[in-house]
Amino acid sequence: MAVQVQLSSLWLPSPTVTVPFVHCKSKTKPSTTSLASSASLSSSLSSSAPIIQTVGGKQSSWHGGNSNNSNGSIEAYEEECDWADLDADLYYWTKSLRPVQWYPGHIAKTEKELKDQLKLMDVVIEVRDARIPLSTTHPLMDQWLGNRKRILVLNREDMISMADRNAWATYFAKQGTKVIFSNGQLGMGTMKLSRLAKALASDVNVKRRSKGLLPRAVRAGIVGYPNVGKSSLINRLLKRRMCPAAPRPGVTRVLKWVRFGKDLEFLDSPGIIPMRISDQAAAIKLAICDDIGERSYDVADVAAILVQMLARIPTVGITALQNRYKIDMDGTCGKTFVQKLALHLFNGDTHQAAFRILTDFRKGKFGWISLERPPRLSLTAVP
Ligand SMILES: Nc1nc2c(ncn2[C@@H]2O[C@H](COP(=O)(O)OP(=O)(O)OP(=O)(O)O)[C@@H](O)[C@H]2O)c(=O)[nH]1
Repeated sequence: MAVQVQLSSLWLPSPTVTVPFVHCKSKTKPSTTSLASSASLSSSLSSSAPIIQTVGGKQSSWHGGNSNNSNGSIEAYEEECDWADLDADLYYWTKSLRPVQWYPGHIAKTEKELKDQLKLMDVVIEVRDARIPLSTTHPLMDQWLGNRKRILVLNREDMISMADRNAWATYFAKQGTKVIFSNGQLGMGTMKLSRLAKALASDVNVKRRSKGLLPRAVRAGIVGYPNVGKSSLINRLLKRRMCPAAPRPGVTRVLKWVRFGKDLEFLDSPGIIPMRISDQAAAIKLAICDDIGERSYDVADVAAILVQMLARIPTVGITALQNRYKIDMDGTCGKTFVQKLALHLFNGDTHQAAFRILTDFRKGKFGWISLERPPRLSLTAVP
């Protein structure tokens, strides 16, 4: 894939820096990005924010989450490289970890049923988590849907920045994909969604009338990964709590039809996730965003990786992490940071410390941050 070609030139150890920005366990992994050595890092901490150096001594060119650099400028290009750089590092950080896999019984049970029901749909609404739209793309969805009419919803729009939103809107517009940004908690985007579903499926009743049949309600199936907000969207639209929704994955366990007015019906479905997640970087992002069952991952490992990611995201950075928890991030290892936080606040309980970091991220304590940016369209196949 072209992105790999682009990255391969970056997978070089820094000629000048020896402390890699990687997960602590692995000492041999290559890293695309490294920090100043521990000594220079700690001395720089006392005076100013630490400087993240990228391969070849190039300064980090991140521009922050509020910039909108999808304009083809050098800055935009460099920012894209930084995201690709982080993705590459994430890949190596996750390699040494126990694989994250989650396929509870109710998903296995309802997956087949859902596939059968999808054949009856006039339109399918695929909901993804706006923070990680790529990692919440089911690899078999295209195969299941064929050329069925489809609407893509990026839910949790309140949890990303305007720059993130614009970047994804541009990305999907370039592909001609209809995308709606929504907020399942407050209901934003739901009316637009119902209008679009009806409009896309309007030919159903035209065909029925031409055959002398009575019109029927349009059938819209709502599908997507666990905890992305499918049930909440339906509840908001109906202004009633018709479908179970709660802040944890795997709450919806059975398929359920609900009626919206006289001409639209929704199918709420349990979150569906692949039986085997081959992309472990995606699996870690699912864990960070609470889109996968907590039993499937080690909270301390996931928090450590989140720390390393946040340290690299310019709107957060090392300084914000240090300020929030009042501990130094000496060295560059997320695991050490979690352990220090455990000693500092939780009597050495690493699990609690890790959980605090994850919860803070999920509550937006570091700002609303997307963990993915669109890949370059010309380089990467679109999922
Ligand atoms: N901040 C925010 N929270 C949301 C949004 N949409 C849903 N939520 C919350 O996310 C949690 C999960 O929502 P659900 O509607 O249960 O998600 P689901 O996709 O049906 O989950 P499964 O049952 O696992 O399939 C709930 O606590 C919702 O209140 C949103 O747009 N923004």
